[in-house]
Formats: sequence, structure tokens, C-alpha cells
Amino acid sequence: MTTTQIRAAIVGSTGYGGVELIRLLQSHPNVTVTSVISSSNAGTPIAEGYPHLTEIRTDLLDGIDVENIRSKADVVFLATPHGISMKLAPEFLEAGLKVIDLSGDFRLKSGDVYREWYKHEPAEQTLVDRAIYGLAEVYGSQVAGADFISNPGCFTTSALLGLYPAVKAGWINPDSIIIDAKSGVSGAGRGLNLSSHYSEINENFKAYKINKHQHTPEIEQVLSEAAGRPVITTFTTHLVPMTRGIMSTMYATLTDKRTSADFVELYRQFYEGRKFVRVRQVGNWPATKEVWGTNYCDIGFSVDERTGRITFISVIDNLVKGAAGQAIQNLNLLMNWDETLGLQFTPVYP
Ligand SMILES: NC(=O)C1=CN([C@@H]2O[C@H](COP(=O)(O)OP(=O)(O)OC[C@H]3O[C@@H](n4cnc5c(N)ncnc54)[C@H](OP(=O)(O)O)[C@@H]3O)[C@@H](O)[C@H]2O)C=CC1
Ligand SMILES: CC(=O)N[C@@H](CCC(=O)OP(=O)(O)O)C(=O)O
Repeated sequence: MTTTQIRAAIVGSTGYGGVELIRLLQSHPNVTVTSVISSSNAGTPIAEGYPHLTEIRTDLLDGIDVENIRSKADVVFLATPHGISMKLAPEFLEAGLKVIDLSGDFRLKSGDVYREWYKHEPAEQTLVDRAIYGLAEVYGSQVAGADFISNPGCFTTSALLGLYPAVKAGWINPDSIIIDAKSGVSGAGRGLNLSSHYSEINENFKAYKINKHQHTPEIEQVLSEAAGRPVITTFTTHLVPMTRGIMSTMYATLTDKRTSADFVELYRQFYEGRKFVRVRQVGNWPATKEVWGTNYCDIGFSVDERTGRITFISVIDNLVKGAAGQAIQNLNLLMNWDETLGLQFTPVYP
């Protein structure tokens, strides 16, 4: 393990993912944020849009000037929308910076699949091939030494950490999987839209993008790798009137007679030594508040002997394990540092 100090720049620092990167990196022992970047508010203090950062970041927002950023930073986080990251990543890579992208632009290995689900032209295939998919507890060994990481989607992280070991072990029928996921409103970013408008979401609970969510093919891509054959799933997302958190409730048919305790044992072995996945005892169900503000993913199980099915519950904080936290975990892995550096928080409770 090295203890090199590195300098980080954050593009999209005025969005929720970017501002969460700022919060988390502030207590990272090996990283200094040297540039916070905005495409629309360069030259103004970030605290103008986020008064809670007054006295924490007194510098002005930089514009997107690759030469300037190269002189200030070694790694750049792209907390930018789909379609934008694919334009920025090549320039930063060309300039010799390491790039960690939080968007969906480089997650899907097939350009045709990206076009179908994102309704957008895909990034250049050579770049997509170069990006390492950073689902840290599954593909972490590929991240070490890489220079370009594609951070997984938030729903995807919660669903895959909950399902991957069971599919890999052949303990559930991958064709039977149903994923029912719920997210807090910050998952939609800081921009305003009707569905996240207070009076539309307060005291309301609604499903959206049914059978059309862009994380569906990302989940299927990884489950297919785990199963060793193509897998398709049913995935439904819901918006919940809370700020942070994702809960994925997932159902599948068992391939053999097994107990909840067997699954606890399988998962504890699979995630051994990985501090951010906490496998619960039988009968102990995780809730979103129990991971709030942290990089944890908590997973619980219940086998139903009556139906021959299992229910999985997996919870994360969408802005931490689902975005900024996992991006920093990937930086730690990339640098061969302890993966928990700068990420050791106790959940805020209650
Ligand atoms: N919110 C979440 O829970 C998660 C988000 N993500 C992904 O992370 C990325 C950021 O999401 P989030 O922070 O929520 O989104 P926000 O909408 O809150 O922020 C996005 C930021 O991107 C910047 N931006 C917009 N257009 C451009 C452009 N043309 N060039 C450069 N920067 C631009 C904007 O800042 P400015 O105008 O100042 O440049 C804006 O603040 C997205 O790809 C999102 O899908 C992934 C997982 C979870
Ligand atoms: C609540 C909400 O709207 N969530 C967003 C998640 C967006 C996101 O983070 O998407 P990427 O990870 O693919 O970038 C959605 O469902 O589209």
C-alpha cells in the first residue's frame, strides 16, 4: 500500500453527486480537492449555491479548462449527466488524468444496448472498452492500477450486491428474479422537475419508468456474467418521499432446498474482508436509515419454504454507496490504498 497524496478535481461539483464528493473527500487523508468545477457558474464561490460550504470552500468555481485542471489535479471525478461525461472523459484521459465517471455513459459494454435504453448515441467503443466497471466488491481487483473507472448506477449497486453471490453460486434461478426498488428524491439530482416537486412527492409514493429504467440492462449485464449465460429481469423503480436512500426488495426461486441461514453463510463468505457490505442475521431486516450518509450496503434474507422462493432486502444511501462513496472507494482501490480510507462513517441516526 502506498501513501501518495493526490489532487482531485470535481466536474459537476454544483450537483448532488459533486457536493457529496466534496463532503466525503474533505476527510480523506490522502486526497486534496484542488478544483471544483462548474460549466454554468465559473468564477463564483460554490458557497453561493451551497451556503453550508461557507468557510469550508472559499475558492471560486473553475470552468472546464482541461489545461488548467491538468495543472491542478491528478484525478478528475465526472459528476455530470449522461451524454456530457462521454464528451469530457476523452479530453481528460488524453491529458493524462485519471478519470472516475459517475454517469451511465460507460457502464454498458454494447453501444446498441446503450442507444436503446438511454435514447442517446453511445460513447466511442474503444473508450467504453477501456472503462473498468467499478462495482467495488465484485470487480475491485480489476480497478487496481486502472486510469478510467465507470461507477455503477445507484439502483444497480443495491440490486447487484444483493443478488450477485446467489446467482454466481447457482442457488437461485436467474430467470425468476424480480427487483422492486424504491429511491429517495435526491436520486433525481438537484435540478427541478415536476415529479420531485414537493407537493407532487410529499405524502405520495409512485412507480416510474416501469420496464423502461436505464439500469435494467446494467443489472442484466452483470447478472449474465455471474450466471454464465444471458439473464433478463423484471425491475420496477419507485419514488419515496424521503431525501436519501434506496431499498431493493428482490424475489427469486430457489434451485434447491436451502435455508435463510445458508444464504447468510454464503454471503458472509463472499463478502469476507469487505467492510462496506454488512450481511444481517436471519430475521434482521435492514432499513435505509441504518446506512444513511455512509458507504454501507446492508443485506437481509428470508427463504419461504412454502413457496420455494427467497426474498432479499438490500439498502444503500444513493448518494454515497450509490454514487460519491463508491467513486471514492474505487479511487482507493485504483491507488492500492485501503478501500475504506475517508469513508469510515457511522450512519446518522435517528
Ligand atoms: N443523484 C444520485 O443519487 C446519483 C447520481 N448519479 C449520476 O451522477 C451524475 C450527477 O448526478 P447528480 O449530481 O445527481 O445530478 P445534478 O443534476 O444534481 O448535477 C449535475 C451537475 O452536472 C453539471 N452539468 C450539467 N450540464 C453540464 C455540462 N454540459 N457540462 C459540464 N457539467 C454539466 C451541472 O453543474 P454546472 O451547471 O454547475 O456545470 C450539475 O450541477 C449523473 O450522471 C447521475 O445520473 C449516479 C448515481 C446516483
Ligand atoms: C429517483 C431517481 O430519479 N433516480 C434516478 C437515478 C438516476 C441515476 O443516478 O442514474 P445513473 O446512476 O444511471 O446515472 C432514476 O431513476 O433515473
